[in-house]
Amino acid sequence: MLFQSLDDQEEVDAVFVNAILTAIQQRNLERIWAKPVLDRVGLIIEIFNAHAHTKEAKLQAELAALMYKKSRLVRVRGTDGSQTFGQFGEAEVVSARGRASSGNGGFVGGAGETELQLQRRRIADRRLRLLSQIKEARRTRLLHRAGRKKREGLEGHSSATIAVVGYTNAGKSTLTSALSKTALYCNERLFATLDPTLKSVHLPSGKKVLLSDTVGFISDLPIELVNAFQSTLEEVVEADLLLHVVDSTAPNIEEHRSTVFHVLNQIGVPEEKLQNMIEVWNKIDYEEEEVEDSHYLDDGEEEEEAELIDGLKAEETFDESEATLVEDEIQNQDDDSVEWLLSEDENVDDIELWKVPEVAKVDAAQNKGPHVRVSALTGVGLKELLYLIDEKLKSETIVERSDLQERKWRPPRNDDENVRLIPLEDRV
Ligand SMILES: Nc1nc2c(ncn2[C@@H]2O[C@H](COP(=O)(O)OP(=O)(O)OP(=O)(O)O)[C@@H](O)[C@H]2O)c(=O)[nH]1
Ligand SMILES: [Mg+2]
Repeated sequence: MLFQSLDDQEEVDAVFVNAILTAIQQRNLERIWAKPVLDRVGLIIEIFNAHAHTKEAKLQAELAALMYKKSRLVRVRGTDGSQTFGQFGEAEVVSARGRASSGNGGFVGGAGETELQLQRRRIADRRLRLLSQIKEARRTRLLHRAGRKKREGLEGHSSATIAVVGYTNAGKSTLTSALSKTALYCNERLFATLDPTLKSVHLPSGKKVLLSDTVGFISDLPIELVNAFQSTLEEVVEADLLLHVVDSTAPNIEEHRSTVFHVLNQIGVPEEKLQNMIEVWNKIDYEEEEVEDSHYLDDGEEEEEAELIDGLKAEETFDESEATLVEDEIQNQDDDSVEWLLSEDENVDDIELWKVPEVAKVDAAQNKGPHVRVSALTGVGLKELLYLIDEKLKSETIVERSDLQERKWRPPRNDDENVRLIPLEDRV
């Protein structure tokens, strides 16, 4: 269906399908099209990998890839034999059962099964190793954080932390950067930010806060993938206040909002913190213009698929140095890293997707924004946003001081409800 609209199939290097494919679907499509097929999760993992900069993020991205590939039948081999996809090599489809039967004429057992067990063990070993490395990297980060808090304590002040969350491409980095007047890494590419980045900002009250830019969320992610980033998302759970940046130009804004709420619920953000979250509608400067590039992965129309494939190609040529880095990374992996990955079952099609929490947690409808409308690009509304942050934090100050040891967020006291927020229009 897709190829019929393309003049020359030869020019297609790989096919991206904007859905989550089962292992069998992916294999069948690759057979029919004779091209590597990448599904939504596969693509996201590729992007995660390319954009991970710190050691912790790289480890987390590798873990996510490992967990995803564990559920795949497809083994992917680079030109040099290393595990990869697309740009460095080509995908080869192997079924453990198929191999066993082609070798022995039988259905089960034999060499195929033994190799499968070996692969499973390798994956399990690698996973444990990654988990322990992630734990170590996390420990280092926590030590740094504790050191920072201690220094601040000695200096007689402690900064509240604010995590900037939102769907991918909402403008979190641009907003964080605009607020802190520091050039963070902003980019049109999806998931430009994988590492939490702390920037200090002075509020109108003079109070200093730390803004933490975080990884973008996206809908329909397998739970394992987000679990792999748990450590990064920890910044979000522990923040004193959350800013939810929403791209007000996104066609499916409600879906983006609810995805963000689901993710926040899922990673254990306390309900009170969700209720207190500031919803910032960004890109208000962007009105009449046509959306030229498709940044969104959730519209399933064919022409968008074609655009995304273009994007995939562009990604290959876009930043060769980054690609080389990733390749080096892969080549430098230990020998027992995941070179051949096979799933244990051909019928794996039960990837666990985000589930709407059964308990009535705070959802997108309960916390209906926008609380403030801004343009991170032109600076409109930023002043109002800073005032709003100041107000929100003021109502929590007493709680925060009395609870320094535990460093857990507590709901504002009843008295605080009487603290009236100054209407935005009166503030300027
Ligand atoms: N018109 C307009 N574009 C904006 C605004 N804020 C951000 N953008 C653009 O939106 C794109 C994404 O911005 P980022 O700040 O990288 O988005 P992000 O939410 O950090 O994305 P990830 O880190 O990838 O999840 C970039 O092309 C920005 O220039 C805005 O206020 N107006
Ligand atoms: Mg970003």
